[in-house]
Amino acid sequence: MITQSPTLGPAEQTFYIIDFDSTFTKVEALDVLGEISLIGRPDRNDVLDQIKAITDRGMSGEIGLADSLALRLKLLNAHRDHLPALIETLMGKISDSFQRNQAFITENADHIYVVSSGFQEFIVPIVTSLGVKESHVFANTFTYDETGNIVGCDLENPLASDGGKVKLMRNLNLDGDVYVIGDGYTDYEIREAGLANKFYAFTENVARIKVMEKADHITPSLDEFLFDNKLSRSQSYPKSRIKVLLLENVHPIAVQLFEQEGFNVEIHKGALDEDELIEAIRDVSILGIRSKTMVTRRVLENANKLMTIGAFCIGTNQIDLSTCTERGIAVFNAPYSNTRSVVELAIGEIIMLIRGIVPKSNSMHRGEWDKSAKNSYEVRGKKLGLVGYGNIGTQLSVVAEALGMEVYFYDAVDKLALGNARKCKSLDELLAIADIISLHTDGRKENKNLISYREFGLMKNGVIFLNLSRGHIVDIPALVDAIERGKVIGAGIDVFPQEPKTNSEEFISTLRNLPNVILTPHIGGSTEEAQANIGQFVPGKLLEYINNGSTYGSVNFPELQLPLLKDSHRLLHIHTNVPGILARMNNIFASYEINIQGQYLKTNEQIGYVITDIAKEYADAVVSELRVIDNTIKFRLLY
Ligand SMILES: NC(=O)c1ccc[n+]([C@@H]2O[C@H](COP(=O)([O-])OP(=O)(O)OC[C@H]3O[C@@H](n4cnc5c(N)ncnc54)[C@H](O)[C@@H]3O)[C@@H](O)[C@H]2O)c1
Ligand SMILES: O=C(O)CC[C@@H](O)C(=O)O
Repeated sequence: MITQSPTLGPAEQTFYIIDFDSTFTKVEALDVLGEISLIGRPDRNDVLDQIKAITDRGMSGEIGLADSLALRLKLLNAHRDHLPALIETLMGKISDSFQRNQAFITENADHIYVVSSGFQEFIVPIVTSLGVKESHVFANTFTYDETGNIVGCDLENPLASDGGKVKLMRNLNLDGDVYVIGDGYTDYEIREAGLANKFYAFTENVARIKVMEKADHITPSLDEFLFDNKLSRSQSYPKSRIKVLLLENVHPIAVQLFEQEGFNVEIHKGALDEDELIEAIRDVSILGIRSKTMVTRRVLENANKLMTIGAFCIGTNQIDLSTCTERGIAVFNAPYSNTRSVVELAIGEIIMLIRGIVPKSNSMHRGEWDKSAKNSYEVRGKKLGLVGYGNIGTQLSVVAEALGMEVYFYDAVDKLALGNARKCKSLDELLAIADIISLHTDGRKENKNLISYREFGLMKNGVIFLNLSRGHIVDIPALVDAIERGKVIGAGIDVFPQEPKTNSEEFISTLRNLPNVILTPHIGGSTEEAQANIGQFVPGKLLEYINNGSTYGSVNFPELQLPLLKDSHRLLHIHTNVPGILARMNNIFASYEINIQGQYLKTNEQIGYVITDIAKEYADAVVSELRVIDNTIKFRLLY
């Protein structure tokens, strides 16, 4: 059997009746007209609020349409000259799912009608820009006085009266199935009058409970409507059905990016503990976290729909990467979006600590004036020892040299020394040389207590010590002991083995109240700039993976940067890395005489990832056979 291509047209004689305000566009056009026409009026905001309230009462069926129109037109005080600006604004406010599905509109133009109680003057240019026929637009028209002021609407038009959409639909007398898509009560009235087979309450822009209660279906986007009716659409699976869970207060840009694409997004300010996460993750496909949410094997075993995880930070030690890979879940992070922020904080703290600024500032707050140079030094000429010479270590190396410091580093792997930095052969060598030690290793398990009693013992007396990497890398009792003995005379600690889950939990630590110790709540990477960068970067990676299959930049998947999908279907197959899978896939393609338009394979130790682009028409059985190849972990189809 040949797959019914989603680009085929609708069943014959099915008509789609689409509302304009808050459905075809994201806004109510008369509200926008008010924002334009009332510019300069001192009572503008009050009047706009009144207009909005009238709109809402009308849309939820509390007042009749004729009254609602008359009241709003009076308050608007609008003129013909305001219309070009209104049209320009509305052009930028077409609902995202309508923009995405222009192909559906153009392919079905003979069957699509826009029926609105709004006005032809602004509706026609907007809807025809996406392919609706002008002759299929039914709406009111303004009336003007001799100087061009909008004074009312043509009362002969059935749409100007209560029950107007019903009257119009009776006049249209469409012969076939009729589906109505809209956000307002007047759209439901068409169905109530028996003039439509189904009413879809459209909630992408506004969700009106009274209307939703009456609907045959609630459609959070046009994609959902098209999917439900097996119509030509831009998304193989409606994104409104794909749940995104974003934890730990990720930047609002990220939320916006997912919402714009039509995903069903849920956000939480704090982290969730293991049991809470297990509960929350069951129907989640995309998870976004920062450093505090532990994504354990137990969590992953309960995450049957999970396709990808975004760490909105650098560290990924909070995620069980190996289990993710085993279960075909691609993980992405933001490897350098907050690097500079950490470096700047480290530099600032080194200067504060070596000058003893914190105790001096605290004394001043108690009214004590202690002007002295004792134990206060310049950083110039001091030896800075960096443990871990990755993105942050190297960037700090460059900035510290610019301040005249001598930089030494030790990294577990051989690294190119930047500028005049000197490489140490061992951690012990570095610890013995440095006046200031700053940790910048990653958080792998083996690094637990990398710095403990023995290591503090190797350091110079009076060393300055910083940890802005991961809490478990330092043995805290050993650090407290070193501070109390004066081995460490200043410390800057940003990360802790146990950190509060939310801002309302108390921070409990033996590091509290020690002298010349700067404690910060894991904010090395928390600057507006870094968070905004991360908020853009990580969703970009997750969306590329979901929309296109690309894994470039993934921390656990074989990396593939794929071309955009054009005129073909893309089959994405993730399998355990055992010999012969590609051959088996290609045997299936060959047996169904499928023309492969592109094929990409990459493996790592655990898994293989094969992407095959094929022509749009093929037997359903191909997909079923690919799904059941032995060792398949996940399979999905994109078009
Ligand atoms: N405080 C914060 O808010 C904040 C912000 C960003 C990053 N971080 C943390 O900072 C650390 C460094 O980040 P990055 O982007 O530079 O990471 P990176 O992966 O670029 O660099 C880490 C380096 O540490 C080295 N390394 C690992 N274990 C080592 C060991 N035992 N001895 C010596 N070298 C070792 C690695 O070889 C690598 O070169 C990470 O732990 C990250 O999670 C913290
Ligand atoms: O913002 C966070 O929660 C973590 C920041 C930092 O530790 C990182 O790994 O990037």
